[in-house]
Amino acid sequence: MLKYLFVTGTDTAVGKTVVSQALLQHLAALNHSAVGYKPVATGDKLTADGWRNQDALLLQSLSDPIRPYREISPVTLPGDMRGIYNGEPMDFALMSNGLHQLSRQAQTVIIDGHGGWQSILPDYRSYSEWVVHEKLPVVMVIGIQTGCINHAILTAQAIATDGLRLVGWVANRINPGLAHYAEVLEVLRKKIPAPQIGELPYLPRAQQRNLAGYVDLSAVMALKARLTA
Ligand SMILES: Nc1ncnc2c1ncn2[C@@H]1O[C@H](COP(=O)(O)OP(=O)(O)OP(=O)(O)O)[C@@H](O)[C@H]1O
Ligand SMILES: C[C@H](N)[C@H](N)CCCCCC(=O)O
Ligand SMILES: [Mg+2]
Repeated sequence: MLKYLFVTGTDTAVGKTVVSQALLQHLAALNHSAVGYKPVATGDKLTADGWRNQDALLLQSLSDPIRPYREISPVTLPGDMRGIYNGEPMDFALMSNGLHQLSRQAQTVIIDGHGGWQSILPDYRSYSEWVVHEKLPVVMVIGIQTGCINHAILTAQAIATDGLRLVGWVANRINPGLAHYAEVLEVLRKKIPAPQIGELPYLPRAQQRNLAGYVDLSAVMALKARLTA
């Protein structure tokens, strides 16, 4: 059973949350209960109930079962990121307790990352240190743009160096004007040591409602079944 998937990306704004949405919708289409989790978020909307992060609100709306916001997003940083690198200890136990609590509510937890693999948290630790602590399987989102091959290979190498398993990657066409898109995908298929489990075309916001068909976790589930057999 696929209990957890951590979604990292080649950078911030490459489509981690869009792909997390696709994964949640794909699992829902398989009648598989799945919840989204954003352990670290930047507050980008102040509401009467406090700061909210758009990613976390989206993940909450796509979760089955629906869980309270505080369970979906336990740690919120300042939205403009000013002053976040202040040495304040990050509560990895809180992040982990939240993960384990959600795993009791649904078959799968899709964990939406923050920035890229080596993004630094307020206490100067890498976010990846928590992912390593939880030994999470990783999906990498590659925002297809000039320079992404380097970022993708470096991210895959860092995940391997950290002793974690990259179970798949998703090509996300964030730059519709990239002339050599097909060639970049061909190179990535040769160089990234994990199966491609999805491909998203450039989609205007209005077409980003149901993304289930753009990802396929069957290869990941088959791998998981082999590993736990
Ligand atoms: N395939 C796509 N087609 C069109 N727009 C896209 C696509 N993928 C992502 N976007 C847009 O790019 C922006 C960044 O996407 P998203 O928020 O998923 O990135 P992210 O990696 O989660 O960013 P962050 O690091 O801030 O969490 C969003 O406005 C999203 O709608
Ligand atoms: C606020 C922004 N939109 C993202 N949600 C967070 C980006 C974290 C980047 C951290 C880093 O610079 O490595
Ligand atoms: Mg996001």
